[in-house]
Amino acid sequence: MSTKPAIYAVIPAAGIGTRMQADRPKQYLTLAGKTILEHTLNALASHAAISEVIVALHPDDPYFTDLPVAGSPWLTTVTGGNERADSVLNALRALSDDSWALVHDAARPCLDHEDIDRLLTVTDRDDVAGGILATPVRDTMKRAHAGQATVAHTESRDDLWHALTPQLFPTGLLRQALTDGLAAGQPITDEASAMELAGFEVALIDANPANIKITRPADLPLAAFYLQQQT
Ligand SMILES: Nc1ccn([C@@H]2O[C@H](COP(=O)(O)OP(=O)(O)OP(=O)(O)O)[C@@H](O)[C@H]2O)c(=O)n1
Ligand SMILES: C[C@](O)(CO)[C@H](O)COP(=O)(O)O
Repeated sequence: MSTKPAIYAVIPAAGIGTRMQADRPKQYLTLAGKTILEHTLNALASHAAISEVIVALHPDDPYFTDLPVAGSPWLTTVTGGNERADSVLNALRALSDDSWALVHDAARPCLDHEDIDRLLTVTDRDDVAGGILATPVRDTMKRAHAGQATVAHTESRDDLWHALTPQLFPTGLLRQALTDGLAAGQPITDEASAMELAGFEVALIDANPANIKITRPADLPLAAFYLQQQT
């Protein structure tokens, strides 16, 4: 009888939230009674398939240890890096090769269990190495003239998707792909970018658009609304 490999949640939470322009990194802003990071941790830790959660924190983070969740037995912290990909790689170094890493932005607190369930189906597929949550592009897409706010042309939106997180891959493959991609100086803005560069097939799993990334102040009331809908 074969046993299922362990699934570890990896949360890059070492960003400083430049675009949010708040008095602290956005993952420590409070929404619906909890910090954004606590909502994210709860969404992952409460899922039965996830064994443990690894959080990458900024080296000078003064906030995390004050959270009630700090010190939980299912939680490990590591030090993050200069870019998101460096933070993820530091967390992956704490995991065994034969596990799966489910990487999810701290800044996406509105994740629901149905989406995690749909993503986990990729572990049973032979046609892909892993997969990501994503939403099909809905608006008309414009390509601007380089560095300008004028339209060069309209791009076809056929087969265009927004990449969300979580993104789920075998830990050993993802660690190697990120290491190689970073060493080659490639832009690695998500885990799938590294896996694509390494030649792997990645599944797109149609996701709930409520799983927004909180980036700018205008995203906060929308995320608060989605969190209230979940309760
Ligand atoms: N060196 C970094 C940079 C980002 N992140 C994390 O990656 C996720 C997505 O990044 P983003 O939304 O860009 O967050 P920030 O980098 O904090 O925001 P900004 O780009 O506006 O500074 C966030 O959970 C952020 O904490 C990280 O762990 N390590
Ligand atoms: C990983 C990601 O959430 C996919 O949409 C996104 O790329 C991370 O945000 P960033 O602003 O690119 O760091």
